[in-house]
Amino acid sequence: MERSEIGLIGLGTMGAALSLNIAEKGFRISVFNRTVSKVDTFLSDSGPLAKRISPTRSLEEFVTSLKVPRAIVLMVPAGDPVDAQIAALRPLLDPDDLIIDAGNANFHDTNRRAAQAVDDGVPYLGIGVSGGEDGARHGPSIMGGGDRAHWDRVAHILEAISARYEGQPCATWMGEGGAGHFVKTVHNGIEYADMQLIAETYGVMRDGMGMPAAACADVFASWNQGPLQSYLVEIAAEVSAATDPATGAPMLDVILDRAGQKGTGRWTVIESQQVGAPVPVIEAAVAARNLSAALETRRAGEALFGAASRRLPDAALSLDDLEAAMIAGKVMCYAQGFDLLARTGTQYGWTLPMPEIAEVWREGCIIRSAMLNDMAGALRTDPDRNLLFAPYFADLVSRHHTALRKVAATAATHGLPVPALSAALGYFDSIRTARSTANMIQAQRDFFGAHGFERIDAEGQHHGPWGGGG
Ligand SMILES: NC(=O)C1=CN([C@@H]2O[C@H](COP(=O)(O)OP(=O)(O)OC[C@H]3O[C@@H](n4cnc5c(N)ncnc54)[C@H](OP(=O)(O)O)[C@@H]3O)[C@@H](O)[C@H]2O)C=CC1
Ligand SMILES: O=C(CO)[C@H](O)[C@H](O)COP(=O)(O)O
Repeated sequence: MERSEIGLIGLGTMGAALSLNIAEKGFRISVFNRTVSKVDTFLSDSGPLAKRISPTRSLEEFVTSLKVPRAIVLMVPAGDPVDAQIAALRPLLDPDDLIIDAGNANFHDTNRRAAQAVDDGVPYLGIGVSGGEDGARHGPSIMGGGDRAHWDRVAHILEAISARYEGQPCATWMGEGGAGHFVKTVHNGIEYADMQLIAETYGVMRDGMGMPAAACADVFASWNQGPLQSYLVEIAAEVSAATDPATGAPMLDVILDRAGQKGTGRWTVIESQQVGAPVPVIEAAVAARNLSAALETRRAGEALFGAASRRLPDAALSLDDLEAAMIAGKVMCYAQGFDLLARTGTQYGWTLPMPEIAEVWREGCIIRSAMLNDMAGALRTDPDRNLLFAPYFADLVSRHHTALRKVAATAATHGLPVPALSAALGYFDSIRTARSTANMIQAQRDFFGAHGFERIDAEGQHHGPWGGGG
């Protein structure tokens, strides 16, 4: 049988879609899955693409079916399954066979695996793939990491299957080791925040303005024609318009308000704390997911304290206010995400390609949006500048922060929780406060720990007249 150019292990949601995409682009692919029966199901569902797919039923058969040097994509859950799969594969491989982890790995794991691969003298790549099932099937955004020469070996396949923005493939090498998975992690952190901002504006419309889901759908659809044009706003309109086949009720109204998560948002926040690059909008989004999961606590809280009125007086807020607040919140969130990317790179010895990151997110991925093209432009002009200070975004925020304040304040007055919008406002107000209140913190640190402080009128470290060390 003809040997395959590439192999893939893990025919779940992403792996199956990615395999079909690879086959559709003209590459012969071998596939294997832990539950072997799924290989046959996958093949029989592959239609005409089956002619380019080699089904295999053991790891040995899988490895033998590949052209050498081999290239093998893993699409299995992050963590132990990846280590176990690598351990099972390596003894069957030749030294120059390439393993590519395309799942949502923690980039620290990828750094470790890449270092181990260097020690063992074997090739290894960690690539972030975004776009969900549809993206994997028809064109995801791909963020590569690992040795550049190993990336170059498979770049022609990854570029062929990736999304395109004005003809340019959305597949880019980000740097050594875990760089690709780190960029994907921050992508997901931003994704959490984007989704939380959308959920909060939905909450203001639903609970504050008494709007039914169908009316929210119309609003999201109209926002998707303007500066907020994005995949997530587009699907917010779609899910708001959907009807539950079982009850005939709006689909959103029958979905439990408890959101799942797999860890990438949390990893983004942890890393931001490690490098001291604050991402408060993303933090608020991760915390909100955690609070969403604490359903029993929230029910007990409502029983104990009573529900807030939440309903806004007529004309307290307009839909234009909400749209403007979302625009400001979104800029703040992306400014934080890109700032984290810029600052973390140096920590790990990467020179992350800032404009290219924005470019690779313009198509295929979950956070794709019109604004990312402007972000790419701003980062191309100055990759190190916080996006808030880029003229285009400074102007956007200048025109919209009043609405952000109005929405956050009005929501607070009426007990509507908007933690991400509020975090965006707090970030904005902090960024534009030249003299903050950290002088109080420094005074207290010096009081109880003799940590010293700088003065506004003299160089060096100083102590206060309180004795210190108490
Ligand atoms: N779903 C999404 O939108 C996206 C997911 N990802 C990432 O892609 C990866 C795969 O996700 P997804 O396709 O959604 O997951 P699924 O749960 O749909 O599929 C998981 C696949 O991994 C296999 N698998 C599970 N555990 C093991 C193991 N211990 N050893 C070997 N194989 C195993 C499963 O095999 P079996 O059939 O035997 O259970 C199955 O083929 C994850 O890292 C995920 O975070 C990335 C981007 C988007
Ligand atoms: O990577 C993705 C999208 O970009 C995956 O869908 C991921 O599972 C989303 O994260 P979470 O499950 O934590 O919401």
